[in-house]
Amino acid sequence: MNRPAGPGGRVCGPPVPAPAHPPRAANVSPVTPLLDLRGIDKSFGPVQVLHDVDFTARPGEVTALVGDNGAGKTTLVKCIGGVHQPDAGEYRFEGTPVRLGSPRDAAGLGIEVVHQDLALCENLDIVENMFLGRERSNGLALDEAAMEEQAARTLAALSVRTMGSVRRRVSDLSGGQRQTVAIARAVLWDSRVVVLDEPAAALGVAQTQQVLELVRRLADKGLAVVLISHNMNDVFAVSDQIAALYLGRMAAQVRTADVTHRQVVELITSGRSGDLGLRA
Ligand SMILES: Nc1ncnc2c1ncn2[C@@H]1O[C@H](COP(=O)(O)OP(=O)(O)OP(=O)(O)O)[C@@H](O)[C@H]1O
Repeated sequence: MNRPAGPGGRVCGPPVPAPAHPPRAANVSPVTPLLDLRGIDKSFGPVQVLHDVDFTARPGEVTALVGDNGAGKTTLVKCIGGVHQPDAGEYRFEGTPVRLGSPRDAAGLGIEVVHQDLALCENLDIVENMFLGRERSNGLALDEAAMEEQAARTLAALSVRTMGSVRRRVSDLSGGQRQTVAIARAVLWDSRVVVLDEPAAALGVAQTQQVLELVRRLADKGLAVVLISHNMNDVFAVSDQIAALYLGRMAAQVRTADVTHRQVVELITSGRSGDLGLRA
């Protein structure tokens, strides 16, 4: 199969142009949501999947997005990431209404989504994967030294010390290390919002712990992190807020410290929690 290659002739999926980031707002209140979605509807043909959904994500916080299978988490994330366009509602980024026509538009704002399949290329090394489709060139040739240095710096900034050489092939990495490479790739581009779809789904106990620590560090660095998870222990371990979808409606978005496991399970399974007095 012939696939388009990056400037260096690397072959693995289509190249993605480097996003042009807009100037950052200088004095935004730390409590102002970076992402603020209001009244989002999304249908596929006659089937309405999202109904009047409100969702916010703030810088410096992990917002867990929870819900049963089919609740609409992926659909909402695809709206956040510019894959789907909402049929109705408002999407504000840093307080400004935006309309994202594609994932490229989202990347241009600094919104990166790490999908469950990670989209890594087994045959390439860590540096090649982190820069895939956005390679840095030095005239006609790839600037390998600069990419290697930036990849190593990004991993070091995330306090990742268990990776070994950045020239290891992805096929030689563990599941947790692969997840780490995918996350590091997402934050390499000055990202403001990182959405992680079940980053610990296939990991053992120790690797889950490492990935959750990494998720926390991303938020502590000031990113708005959105974490999709079915695992309540992970959600309570790492999140500041929990947004619970039930049958395509936002049952509640609450501060993690204000709810119990049982209340969140109730929100997920029935769309309401008697104790919270909330109803989807
Ligand atoms: N492109 C599409 N066309 C038609 N229906 C769709 C499409 N994408 C999603 N759906 C439907 O929307 C509903 C929500 O799906 P979605 O994948 O967003 O849920 P989810 O909460 O991510 O579920 P899971 O936890 O199982 O991944 C499902 O009933 C699904 O079948």
